[in-house]
Amino acid sequence: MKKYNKIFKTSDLKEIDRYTVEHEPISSSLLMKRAAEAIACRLLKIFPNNSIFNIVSGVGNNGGDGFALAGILLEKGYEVVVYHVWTGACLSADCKKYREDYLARSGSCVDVREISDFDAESVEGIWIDALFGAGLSRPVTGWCAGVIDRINRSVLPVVAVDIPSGLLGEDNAKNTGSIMEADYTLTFQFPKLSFMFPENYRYVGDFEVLDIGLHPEILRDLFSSYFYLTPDVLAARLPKVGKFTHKGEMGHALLIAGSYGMMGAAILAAEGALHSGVGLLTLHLPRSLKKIVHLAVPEVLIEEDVNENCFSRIFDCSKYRVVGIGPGIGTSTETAFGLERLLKDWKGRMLLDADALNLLAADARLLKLLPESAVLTPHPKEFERLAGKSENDFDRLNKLSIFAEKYNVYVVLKGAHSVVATPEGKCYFNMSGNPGMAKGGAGDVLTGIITGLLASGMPVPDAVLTGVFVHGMAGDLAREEMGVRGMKSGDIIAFLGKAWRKLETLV
Ligand SMILES: NC(=O)C1=CN([C@@H]2O[C@H](COP(=O)(O)OP(=O)(O)OC[C@H]3O[C@@H](n4cnc5c(N)ncnc54)[C@H](O)[C@@H]3O)[C@@H](O)[C@H]2O)[C@@H](O)CC1
Ligand SMILES: Nc1ncnc2c1ncn2[C@@H]1O[C@H](COP(=O)(O)OP(=O)(O)O)[C@@H](O)[C@H]1O
Ligand SMILES: [K+]
Repeated sequence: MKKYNKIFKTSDLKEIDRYTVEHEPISSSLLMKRAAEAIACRLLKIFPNNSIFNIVSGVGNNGGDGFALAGILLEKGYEVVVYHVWTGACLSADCKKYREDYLARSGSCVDVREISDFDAESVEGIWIDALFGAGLSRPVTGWCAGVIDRINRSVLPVVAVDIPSGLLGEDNAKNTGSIMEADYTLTFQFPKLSFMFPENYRYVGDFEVLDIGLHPEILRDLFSSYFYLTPDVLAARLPKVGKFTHKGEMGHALLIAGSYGMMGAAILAAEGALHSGVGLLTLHLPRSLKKIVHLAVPEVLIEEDVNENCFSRIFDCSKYRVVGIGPGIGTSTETAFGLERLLKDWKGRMLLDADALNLLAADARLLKLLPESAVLTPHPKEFERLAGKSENDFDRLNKLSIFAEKYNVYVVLKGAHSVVATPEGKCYFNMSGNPGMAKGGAGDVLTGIITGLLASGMPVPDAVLTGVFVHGMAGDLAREEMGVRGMKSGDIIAFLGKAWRKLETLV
């Protein structure tokens, strides 16, 4: 079975590097060249019309990447200037080698030994930031910080090599040093954990992961509790739907959604489930509101609540493989009572979203009733209600992990890189999706998708991870056609079929 890709700590890079050089017929300097070639290739695609590259190199291997890149660009006929910032007295061996190679080819190089040597104002073209990489061990202060500050004041685009200089790879929250504000970051082999946090977007910009062929054995064997989702792995884990499959095997899901004034949530969630392989879907609806839904979604079976306007009670869940509850249910006392009864009676697969989470947060006793491996899908505000305030994004991630372990549940913290925390203490970051999905109703669709997948019998973690990824993938396809502003949450549903098709054809 294909394994999920890991996010390592930046401090692990040295070991990965060492293992690769030892077990592959490749030297560290050739590995650096490979990395620089990968950067050059992407750079020239992102900026096809740029002809001047200003590379700011440090003294470590990140600086070495800068010099190796400079050599490649020079050879291709571009105008290149390297600003060699002497952040320390000693050059790494590979930095020294590529500096010498570059100078031997008469490459233009400005040695910056103090801030007055660095004039950022008269520069044209783009900046390449190869000052500090994964070896950064403390915040950048002193005159080197001045170099970063001057580039940050420049209007030219900045592309960071591996990681924006000054940014710490994991917990950056208390970093008071200077940090490069890159427009793009081209990072090697795996995204760094700090890239996942909204508060670091101003430094990282849009990032891409470049495969530089580090040794697969060390990537497999080295421990990490952080992972990121890629379509190839998810596609390989999709269960096959056999020729003789019938709707009973694809599972019967119950969705409890909607209340007076919020029936759209029920429709969006139902559509999400219906487009994600569920065999049969029953919607449990307030009595007076069922008609609207039945007309909008004829494929669903409808079960009436005794209450006219909101969810209040379920009498029998035994025929369902999963119960999804929350979108648009409101937080009335009748609904709170209904949720409590449900949690006391139902010990099977369960997903809780939106108001179901708000009700859990309002009455901590309910948390103890959650069935094993339940799935919770809060956005950051809902998570704050459940687990308390977080000091910063890194702290929130820790809280998330602790919460998932404590209550033995899967928690999807939704956002640009939604993160799925598991009861075993692992965290998986999503890589699909876009700001066009930052619209009311997008979360309801996700609830439907994951509920549908849980009904079809997929293992809980695979159902959650696949659901999160395919939701973003459908959003990306919608954006391609309609743009970030033009798309609405219903368009995620409209493109779900195409997203599934795309994923299935990767198998
Ligand atoms: N295995 C890999 O992933 C590969 C890594 N490569 C590059 O190697 C980089 C890591 O190289 P290094 O470990 O040499 O690290 P850096 O290039 O980040 O340099 C670290 C140097 O800066 C010093 N330093 C750290 N924090 C400082 C601060 N705040 N102020 C002043 N000096 C400070 C350190 O003592 C060290 O001398 C990666 O980011 C990447 O760019 C590539 O060459 C290709 C292969
Ligand atoms: N900037 C973004 N990039 C990618 N995905 C996003 C972005 N903003 C929101 N989303 C996704 O859209 C969904 C929004 O869910 P939620 O906040 O619950 O909205 P609602 O309650 O209105 O349905 C989540 O799945 C989230 O991951
Ligand atoms: K850098």
